[in-house]
Amino acid sequence: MLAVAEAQARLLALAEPLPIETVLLAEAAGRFAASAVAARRTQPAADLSAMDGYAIRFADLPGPWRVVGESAAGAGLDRAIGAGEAARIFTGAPLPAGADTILIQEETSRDGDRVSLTGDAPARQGLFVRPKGSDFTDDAPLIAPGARLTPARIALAAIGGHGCLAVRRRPCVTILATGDELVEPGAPTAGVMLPSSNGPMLAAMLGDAADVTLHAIVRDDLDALAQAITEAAAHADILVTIGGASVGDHDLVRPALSRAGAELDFWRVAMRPGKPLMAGRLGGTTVLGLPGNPVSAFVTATLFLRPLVAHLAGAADPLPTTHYLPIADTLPANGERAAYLRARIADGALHVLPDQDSASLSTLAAADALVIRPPHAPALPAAASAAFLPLA
Ligand SMILES: Nc1nc2c(c(=O)[nH]1)N[C@H]1C(S)=C(S)[C@@H](COP(=O)(O)OP(=O)(O)OC[C@H]3O[C@@H](n4cnc5c(N)ncnc54)[C@H](O)[C@@H]3O)O[C@H]1N2
Ligand code: MOO
Repeated sequence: MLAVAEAQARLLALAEPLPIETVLLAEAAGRFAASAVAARRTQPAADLSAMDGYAIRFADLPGPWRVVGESAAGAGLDRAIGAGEAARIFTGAPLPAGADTILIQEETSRDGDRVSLTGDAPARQGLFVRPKGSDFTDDAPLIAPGARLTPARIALAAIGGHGCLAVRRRPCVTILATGDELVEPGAPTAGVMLPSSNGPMLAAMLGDAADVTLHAIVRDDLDALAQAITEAAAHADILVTIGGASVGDHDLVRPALSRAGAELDFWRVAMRPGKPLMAGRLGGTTVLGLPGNPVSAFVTATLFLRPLVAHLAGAADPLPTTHYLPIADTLPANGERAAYLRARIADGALHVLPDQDSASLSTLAAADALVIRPPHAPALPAAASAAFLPLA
């Protein structure tokens, strides 16, 4: 059995990031910068006031001053401030030449063209002035290649003078659930039939990171499965199968992949849940076979599917980030497989939930975190720091 990190590395090595396209900023959310983004302007473009008030020379304190004009955002004042002079100024407006400090209007009183200090004087020269280029200067690096385009980075690109950005094409992912016991979500469940909960769960986990197609459920029939895999792979960058990954007589995904001509790279990873995970290539498509147990599918999608999608989309760091918090109660020593335990975060600690059955969706839905227990980890005493993945 492969270690989790080794299996992740092998999976990501199966496929290259997708071709580059240019998208409007409004469509860039959640994607990754395909190249470095540099500033096309200086921000602020001039010394600006950070407050509504009066622009003065610090040397003229404590005033009073004669107001000689006004500077508003987007306009400015076409003359310099001399000794004893002030300009009425508003937030975001350019500082007139000669002025160096802002008096906020709450600390002043105005009488005609005369303004005097009635409250606290500015404590230093330059107070409430945003100097030119204090955010960034022209040509400064703003976004590193492979960085996720978060709302803040999209704003940074916009203020840096960009209307669109180079990103990788969004991966097309087809999700194909297999099993004679499955019906589509919402359909009647006669006898021992059950709804395919994994399809909508995985689609939700990918969100807008991928163009997701949910394939119709495929029966446990080798020919039907091989044919469905062949057809689905022709239209997908990533084909995800669910179920049929283990060793039972009805676990047909491996033989069906082989019949379809896929090359399997690995099968079985030293993790719990999620052991029967498999990955390979079929033509230009990366195939990821997830185990059918709902929690196994969730955990393997967290550790493998989402990183694979991010890798194809050009992420520099596609793997999930590990966080740390104290554990509320002692955890026993772990076995040979890395364990991912559903836990709640309360009072700044991780509370591992009692039912860790890999079919228990109610425990999964109650969890905020997956506590990571490395292979052969010794017992962890209460209050010790534990690694976890937060669940969104
Ligand atoms: N003798 C062994 N039996 C099993 C082993 C093993 O090593 N030896 N591994 C176990 C592990 S670990 C897992 S995980 C499961 C994986 O099984 P499969 O991937 O073959 O999945 P199925 O057998 O098709 O289904 C398992 C379980 O999940 C339910 N399921 C399947 N698809 C869905 C879906 N789309 N939505 C909701 N639920 C689904 C299915 O009904 C089964 O209950 O194998 C163990 N067995
Ligand atoms: O490892 Mo399976 O994934 O027991 O649930």
